[in-house]
Amino acid sequence: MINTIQYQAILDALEQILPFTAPADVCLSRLFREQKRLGARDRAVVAETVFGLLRHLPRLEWLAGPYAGARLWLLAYLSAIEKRNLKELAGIFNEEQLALARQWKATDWSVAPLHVRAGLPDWVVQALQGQGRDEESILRLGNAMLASAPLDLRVNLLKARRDAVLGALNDPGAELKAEPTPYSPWGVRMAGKPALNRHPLFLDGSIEVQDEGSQLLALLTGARRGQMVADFCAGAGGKTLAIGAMMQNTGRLYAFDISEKRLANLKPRLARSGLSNVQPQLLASEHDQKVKRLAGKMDAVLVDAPCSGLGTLRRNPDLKYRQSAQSVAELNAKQASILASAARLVKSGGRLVYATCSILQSENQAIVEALLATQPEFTLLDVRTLLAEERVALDLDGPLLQLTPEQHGTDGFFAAVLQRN
Ligand SMILES: C[S@@+](CC[C@H](N)C(=O)[O-])C[C@H]1O[C@@H](n2cnc3c(N)ncnc32)[C@H](O)[C@@H]1O
Repeated sequence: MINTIQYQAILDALEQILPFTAPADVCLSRLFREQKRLGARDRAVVAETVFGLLRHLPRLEWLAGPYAGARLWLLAYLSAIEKRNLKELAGIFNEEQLALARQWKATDWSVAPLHVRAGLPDWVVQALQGQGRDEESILRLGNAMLASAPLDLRVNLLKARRDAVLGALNDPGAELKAEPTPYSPWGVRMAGKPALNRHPLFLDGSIEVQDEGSQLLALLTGARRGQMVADFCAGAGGKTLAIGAMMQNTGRLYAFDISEKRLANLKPRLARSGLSNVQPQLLASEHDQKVKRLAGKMDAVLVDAPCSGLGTLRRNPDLKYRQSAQSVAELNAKQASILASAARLVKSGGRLVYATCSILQSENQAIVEALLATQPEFTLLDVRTLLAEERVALDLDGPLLQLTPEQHGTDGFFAAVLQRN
């Protein structure tokens, strides 16, 4: 049951989010800071409803019209998707609106176009069809992307063992439930979404929040003690921290990025992690002199490229509207340029890992194929062999890592591993 305070806050939030000029989670945090009268329960209802609506927006647009606006889309969401009792809605919607809700409740989705049934933008469905996905597989992927993502943690092996962390988290007094993730040797999956940012294991750096798929991308660098490694698009360092722990805090790990703000966010995480082998370095661009000076010196380079993020729709459903075919084309040019530049860092025999959280081949295979075509000194390694070496049992169809929520329970990720001969 949504009360009038929550209802008004939902509409306020949608008003800020629906122009899609800023990420939905940023808009929502700002609203919660401004509207102090909202308690924890109100905030939970508002966030759940707003994110639910954003997940299903392609369906709501089809039902209520592309310009229906926040109020009618909310009504369509509550009636057609959530199947709320109309009596419950009577307090907040008028008679005319309730008549629409009655119709929408009985929607026959089978007559809707594929992209509506899949809950995806039409241009994404067209791209997926272009890369050989049939209707059934698009529906499976789209529907898996409509769920909310689980909360995964990575255990920092410098500070704790996974079984000890599981034991502490599952302590009956703690009211938490945790289990090992199926693939990552460091992963823990929580039941529900408990806030862990004040948990002693978080504060002492034993755990970090990180999707299991992200952990596997770091694992593919094969980083070892004493090596020279670069995380080329380190951002706030999710994968940097995992790689640093793989190197057991020895050797040297460069964390490059062009965003000062993101690198600043890496600092407190580094402090908690206990790592002292990481060197954050701000780049002006992928062609920065700092990169040139390190040419041919790295045992491994990870390029976790800026991408559409379409693999993370469970967490960021607004990306369906914040990305477009044109923005992806612009990203493709950037991705190719970053990969070509980062490739120069790799020494003979060293590894180059190209990764994204996208499900589009234009951001994934196409970028890797272009590099292989222009730089024949690189060859593609088989990810299945590399994962087996790390004792990760994961069924894959080919030499590339492609993770999807419907198959693996992770976000959508891609990785290819190349070696300089
Ligand atoms: C997918 S995010 C990285 C996420 C990060 N690796 C993690 O695990 O938390 C991509 C990053 O690439 C950075 N980036 C964008 N253009 C870049 C460039 N030309 N050179 C290096 N980094 C770049 C962005 O600032 C962003 O932090």
